[in-house]
Amino acid sequence: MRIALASNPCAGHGRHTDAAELARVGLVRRGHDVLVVTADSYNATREAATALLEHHELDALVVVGGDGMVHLGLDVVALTDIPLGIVAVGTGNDVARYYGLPARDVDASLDVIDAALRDRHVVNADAIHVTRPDGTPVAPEHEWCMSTVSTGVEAAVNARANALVWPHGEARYTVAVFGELARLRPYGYRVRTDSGTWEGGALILTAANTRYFGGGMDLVPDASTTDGLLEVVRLDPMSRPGLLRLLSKVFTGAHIGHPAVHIERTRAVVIEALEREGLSLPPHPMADGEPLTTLPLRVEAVPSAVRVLVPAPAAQDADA
Ligand SMILES: Nc1ncnc2c1ncn2[C@@H]1O[C@H](COP(=O)(O)OP(=O)(O)OP(=O)(O)O)[C@@H](O)[C@H]1O
Repeated sequence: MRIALASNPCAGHGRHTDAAELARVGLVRRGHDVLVVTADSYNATREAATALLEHHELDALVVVGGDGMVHLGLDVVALTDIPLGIVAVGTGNDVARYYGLPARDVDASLDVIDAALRDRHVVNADAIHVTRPDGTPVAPEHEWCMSTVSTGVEAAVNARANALVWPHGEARYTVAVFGELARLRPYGYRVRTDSGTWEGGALILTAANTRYFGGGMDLVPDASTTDGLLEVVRLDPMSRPGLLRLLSKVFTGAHIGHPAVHIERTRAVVIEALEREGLSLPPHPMADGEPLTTLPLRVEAVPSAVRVLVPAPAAQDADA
């Protein structure tokens, strides 16, 4: 089969620079014809991959990197029939975690992709589409998101984690949490979902399509990419010790049921900043761990927007 291979040499803070070449060699060894996309920035990679898809008949796009590369790959193949394969060698790898895909193991990832292509193990997955509230497009490189659009302290933590040079791996999110605690304050929002409008102060406000965030936090255990819905998670303002206690439960999903945690299912949500005394303006939103654009935003679940190559059903714990 003919496969486009797009990689990010910066993923996992450059600790997997040989992953792209390993993936190319591994796909060729498995009998595939590989077209390699290499560029020195996110946008250049995205544009090169898009151009490749326009000019070649392809059986799949395989991305090598972290959740940011999945974000990029989704942007390229959204609303097409070309399936997306994931070789997860990033820092958080939350999309791979959701689909039960290997992480930081190129060969195991290629085995899954190869078998999925041959035996059609594909999830017709929902994706998140982002616009301004009136439907005006945002920057094309962030029009589609796979996992989450976050707009609260979790977005600030994500941005801080991206900027840290140490530690590597999931632990960087934990370090970033402590960095953000010192500045903790409630943010003001107006949130419009399918069931009505809410406004007030919150610490966390995320629209999720998949369940994990920040390198394994089980933020929305019931999130599904095949229900046509987003789960909007909102956390009421609370003290620093209270937040720390709650966050210690997020990795196992034990925060669900806490009275300060609100989760609402909706097809679309409009999030605006609310100016009110005692409430701060929300931080810069993040999408799949990448900086998005400023509020206000409308985010919507688009059913079956992308075909994701996944493990055989018996080996999976997601919703194939
Ligand atoms: N050539 C490139 N192609 C794609 N992205 C690039 C490139 N060079 C730098 N980047 C940047 O690398 C950053 C990290 O990307 P990626 O998400 O793949 O890895 P990660 O952050 O280590 O993993 P995770 O998102 O799972 O935590 C992104 O913000 C992206 O903009």
